[in-house]
Amino acid sequence: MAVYTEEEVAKHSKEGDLWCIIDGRVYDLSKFAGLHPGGENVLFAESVAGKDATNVFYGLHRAEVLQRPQYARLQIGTLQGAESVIKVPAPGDLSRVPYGEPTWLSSGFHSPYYTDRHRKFQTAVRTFFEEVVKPEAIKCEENGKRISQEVVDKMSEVNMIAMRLGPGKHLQGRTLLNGTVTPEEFDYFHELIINTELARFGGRGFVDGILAGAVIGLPPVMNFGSPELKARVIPEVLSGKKYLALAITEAFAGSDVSGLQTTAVRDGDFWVVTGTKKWITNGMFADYFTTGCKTETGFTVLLIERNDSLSTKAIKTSYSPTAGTAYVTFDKLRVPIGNTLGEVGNGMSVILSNFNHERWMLTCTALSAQRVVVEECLKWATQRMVFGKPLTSQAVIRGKLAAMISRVEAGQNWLENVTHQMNNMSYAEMSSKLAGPIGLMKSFVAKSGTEIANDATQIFGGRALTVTGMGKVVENYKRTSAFDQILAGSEDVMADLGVRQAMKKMPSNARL
Ligand code: HEM
Repeated sequence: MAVYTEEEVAKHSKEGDLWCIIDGRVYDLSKFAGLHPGGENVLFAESVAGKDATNVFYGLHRAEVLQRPQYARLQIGTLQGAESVIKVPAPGDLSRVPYGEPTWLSSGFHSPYYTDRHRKFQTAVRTFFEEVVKPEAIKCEENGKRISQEVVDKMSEVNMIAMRLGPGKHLQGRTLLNGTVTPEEFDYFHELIINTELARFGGRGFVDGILAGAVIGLPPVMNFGSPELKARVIPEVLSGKKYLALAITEAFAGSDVSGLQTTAVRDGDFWVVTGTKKWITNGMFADYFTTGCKTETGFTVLLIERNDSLSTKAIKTSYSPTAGTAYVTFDKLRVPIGNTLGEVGNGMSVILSNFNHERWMLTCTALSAQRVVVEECLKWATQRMVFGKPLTSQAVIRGKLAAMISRVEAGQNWLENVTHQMNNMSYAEMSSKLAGPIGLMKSFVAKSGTEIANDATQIFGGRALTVTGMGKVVENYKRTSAFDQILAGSEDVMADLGVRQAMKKMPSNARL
């Protein structure tokens, strides 16, 4: 690339011949000026045309703008004697912003939970997500389309879909992320790492669009399906050839599962299912639905395959349609008896056994998104100048940052402690001991999310109200943080569950 002096650049400062300098690089904006989303005339300002526009540029654009190929090619050279100082992280890089990473990934800090193998795995997962999934996440979040088969195939090639289901038998014999971790050593911290990395792209709809339905809907098949059903369905879903959704909630009943109205009536070797389901994540593109039904002797869970008697209609939610949220209708749909999951009438225990893992997963992704918001705020408050000083010079802004950081760090430490328990408890112990703590933790992290969203919105001001531009991550988070409050059990119900579980365990002879 050519090297120019400041004097040479200064000669190009008029319509049809317009250059400027941004971060030691020289850009020719002559043809682009008329197409500039911020208007043409701002580029002819005396402080911009033919000058070093670095500060004004970064005050108005995210660094990623200059990485987009259509804008990167406007660069014609570099400035003599100048070096590019603004660093955009390469795929796999760790953030250098304080609190941009949990302590275990921060230089000079220690953790009792993670080994160097976890660190190696984290680097591989981040690189994979940033190279393969992030471009898709940005596209899908914007255009609302479902995740492409091409990206799903790439995820299944490295067994990412299988790893999202956590440690267990389903990993046996698989090569995980090119051998970065063995099936035997894969633990809940590996899964936590995956959940953390996939929630870093600033789009809540895509976090669910990246096959969350299978993560919450396949375990009942794995744990309660017949051997034939498992042999057929599990490989199809883990290889990304078929999609699966969990279909429990209805317009009639949400967290109060006992109020469900979808019925399954026995007819010979079939169930005949009639009813509707609402808010079904990935339902728009699911081939299978793990469905809660009312049967004669109680609640029963069936694996229902999409056919002509099943229809799905998109529900417009406040996050991106890439999540595939659906209203599902079963119209006298015939389901083979062999698709029953667990015992007839014992569906409640099938569903309950799933909840801890789902709530834990949601806590992981919620916290990760919150950490990204904290990083956005730290960067913005440092670079944004108001009345000649950075935003961080205001005590009220520092107070907000302190509160945000504290909430994320508190949540992270709690999550890591619970994850450590999961690694060291049997399934039965997890069920009896962790439902309460996980409920309380999810409730706390969701509530923190609302507070973080509010503080971040104040810090970003008007920028937090636009879907594109500087505040787009904060805007998305503010608009969608309620999903973390509601999905997998609403905030207040979770808090109450935690306390009720504690009360059950209160010793009868405890006195002040
Ligand atoms: C290589 C040079 C530039 C490129 C590729 C570029 C590109 C863009 C893009 C894509 C946007 C839409 C918002 C976004 O996606 O962030 C935008 C908005 C804008 N740009 Fe530029 N721009 C350049 C230089 C400049 C410069 C030097 C100025 C200096 C005044 C400027 C002022 C603005 C303004 C005022 C907006 C509207 C911001 C808003 O709505 O908040 N741009 N630009």
